[in-house]
Amino acid sequence: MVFLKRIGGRKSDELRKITITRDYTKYAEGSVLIEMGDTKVICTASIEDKVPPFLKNTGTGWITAEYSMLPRSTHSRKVRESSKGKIDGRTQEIQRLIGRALRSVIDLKSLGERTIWIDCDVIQADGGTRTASITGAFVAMADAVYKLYKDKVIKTMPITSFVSAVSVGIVNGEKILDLCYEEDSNAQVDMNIVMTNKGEFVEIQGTGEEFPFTKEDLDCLINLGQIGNKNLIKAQKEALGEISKAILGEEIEVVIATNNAHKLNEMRNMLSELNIKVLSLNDLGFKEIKIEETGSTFEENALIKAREIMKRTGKISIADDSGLMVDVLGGRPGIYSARFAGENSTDKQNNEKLLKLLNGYPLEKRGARFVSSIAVVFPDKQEFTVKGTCEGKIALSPRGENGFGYDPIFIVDGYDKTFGEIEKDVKNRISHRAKAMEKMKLELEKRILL
Ligand SMILES: O=c1nc[nH]c2c1ncn2[C@H]1C[C@H](O)[C@@H](COP(=O)(O)OP(=O)(O)OP(=O)(O)O)O1
Ligand SMILES: [Mg+2]
Repeated sequence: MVFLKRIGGRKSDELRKITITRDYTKYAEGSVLIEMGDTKVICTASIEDKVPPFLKNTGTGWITAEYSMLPRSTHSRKVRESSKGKIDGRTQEIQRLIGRALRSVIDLKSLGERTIWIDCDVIQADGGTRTASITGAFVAMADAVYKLYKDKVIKTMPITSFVSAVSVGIVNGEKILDLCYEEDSNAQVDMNIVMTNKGEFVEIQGTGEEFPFTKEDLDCLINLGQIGNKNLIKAQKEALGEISKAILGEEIEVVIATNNAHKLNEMRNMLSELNIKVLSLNDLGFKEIKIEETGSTFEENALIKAREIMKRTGKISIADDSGLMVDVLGGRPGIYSARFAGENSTDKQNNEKLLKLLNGYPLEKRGARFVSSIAVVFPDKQEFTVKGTCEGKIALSPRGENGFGYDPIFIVDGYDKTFGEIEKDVKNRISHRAKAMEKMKLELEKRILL
């Protein structure tokens, strides 16, 4: 057997470099550029609110695909099919294959009476354009369908599995994965394998171009196809990030990284209208996790807490670091608010210490603000922080039973009441934490399309 060195020095079971860029163009509901080595395909998914005649009034949706190659996607210019006035057999076959592959992983009933148009346009061809089209089109379709779900146009996510496709073949007697053009044109056996994330097969197209092949050859090629598709689906999941869970109908979970039950309640409350599952450390079996707040700002401390909890739970982690800044104390107690009267001090001790320090100051000199920094850390280590503040004054003595911490001695601007006296729903609309959480939700939405 002649062992050929593969182009680019790839191993026989190695894919080319995969790049999946979402939101590649601006108008389509789903738009993806997929690059498999030098093969580049733009895949878009467009939603139309009608179905072909044979599905009218059935409540069932449809997915259809078109495929084409740009004139200079190939070595020499290929005449546009539109100029020829008809599409050739190869194009016909490929677009049907793409349509079948995508329809196999979607429940058309829950899609409702609408059509998803998939357009795959090859801008550069170096082998495997139909398989790259399927892999890219799935991501575009997932984005488009998720938008319908997010906009509450459909009630459930209709996608049942991921689907991807890869070519395998026998070249110079060697079985290889993901053939580039040159390998493909020398192949004795050429096969396209379409699979789901559950390891099921959707389609296998295989031809002994020059020689017949054996059952052993076939098994070996299928194994290569499994390896390839597994890695392609991994790339699709990475490209889709957190929304890949929602696409599969799995709930997005976040954990609130705090030991403070009051904070937890407030944050749960503020997240309640989002379509996510909010977990506490307790829910995950963690009791009193001690995390040293060694940062010198609220942001740093919030990040320290969120990073640590993400590391331990593997889930999207949200932490708040907050405190009270009093003007005449130069911003103290600030990040030391929880330990103002010493390590493990109680809220009551902290309040007493603060009132003592402000003894003799009239109300107009007791200006203060609450600050909350919220950090979010994702399993892929992406992270961000946001901040909210709430202006007020320190009361002359504690008032009210609501809330926690410094609430009984904080008179919030615009009200004659302390946070201890104010209704919890009002505090949760106007507080520092409420403001930070509003910003946080906007950022979160950008990343996980809630
Ligand atoms: O809305 C509030 N109403 C009253 N007091 C508040 C508020 N927000 C923060 N605070 C005070 C409480 C604590 O003295 C310090 C936060 O310290 P901070 O380290 O962020 O929280 P923590 O130790 O209670 O819980 P954890 O770190 O586990 O999230 O600021
Ligand atoms: Mg703390």
